[in-house]
Amino acid sequence: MKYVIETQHLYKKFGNVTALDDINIRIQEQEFVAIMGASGSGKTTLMNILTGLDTATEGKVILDGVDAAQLDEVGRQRFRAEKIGLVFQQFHLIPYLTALENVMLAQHYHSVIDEKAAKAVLEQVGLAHRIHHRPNQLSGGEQQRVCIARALVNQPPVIFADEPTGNLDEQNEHLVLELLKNLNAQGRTIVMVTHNPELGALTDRTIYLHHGKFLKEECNAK
Ligand SMILES: Nc1ncnc2c1ncn2[C@@H]1O[C@H](COP(=O)(O)OP(=O)(O)OP(=O)(O)O)[C@@H](O)[C@H]1O
Repeated sequence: MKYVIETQHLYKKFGNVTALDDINIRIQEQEFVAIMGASGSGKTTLMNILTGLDTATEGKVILDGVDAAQLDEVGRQRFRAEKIGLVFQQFHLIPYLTALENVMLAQHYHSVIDEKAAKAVLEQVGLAHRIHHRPNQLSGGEQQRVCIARALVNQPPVIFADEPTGNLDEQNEHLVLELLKNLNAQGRTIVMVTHNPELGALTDRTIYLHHGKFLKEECNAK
């Protein structure tokens, strides 16, 4: 069995708050996993450590067989850029760039720009007709789809999404989830934080956190 993400005795402390308390999880290649739990249970903290946006107080994260903490800063950034795509609740699009330019900016930071490939991912998320629009000319659902295109454009094997539908209405929520499911069906591993049990149930497996601890996990019916 190949695990693409593995945590070993992960702890995160903020002063005297233990946000993560001995988390040991394994996520298989091509799995779609939801992380759920009450507010303050440690979901975002876990996501931030898995993606390298924050560091653990103790313990390890092994991503695709590699403990990125052992790499130097440049190696770590390169490794993450190759392996991970990120989607957030807040879209974090550059307001004065078009959808296409926002996606091409991610290519620029990664390696070289390739307009054809950027257009292809925007097409993949159903936005072929909106590529020259700026974020304020797009609906919330469309903006989140640009973010997914941006996360996808460098072809990372793993996508992390923290409350990706938190700012969307129900219709767009389902659209974005369908899109993530399609990407998963095409072979990507997806880890998604959500508050919504209905969305969680559409993934392969739900991991529940409670006060920073692993509470339980459930395999979801197909
Ligand atoms: N930078 C920080 N400094 C101090 N405490 C923090 C910090 N970030 C998170 N915490 C604390 O760690 C705990 C876990 O927070 P976290 O944001 O991971 O929870 P969450 O499950 O994502 O919550 P929500 O669903 O409300 O986003 C909380 O008690 C929170 O107050």
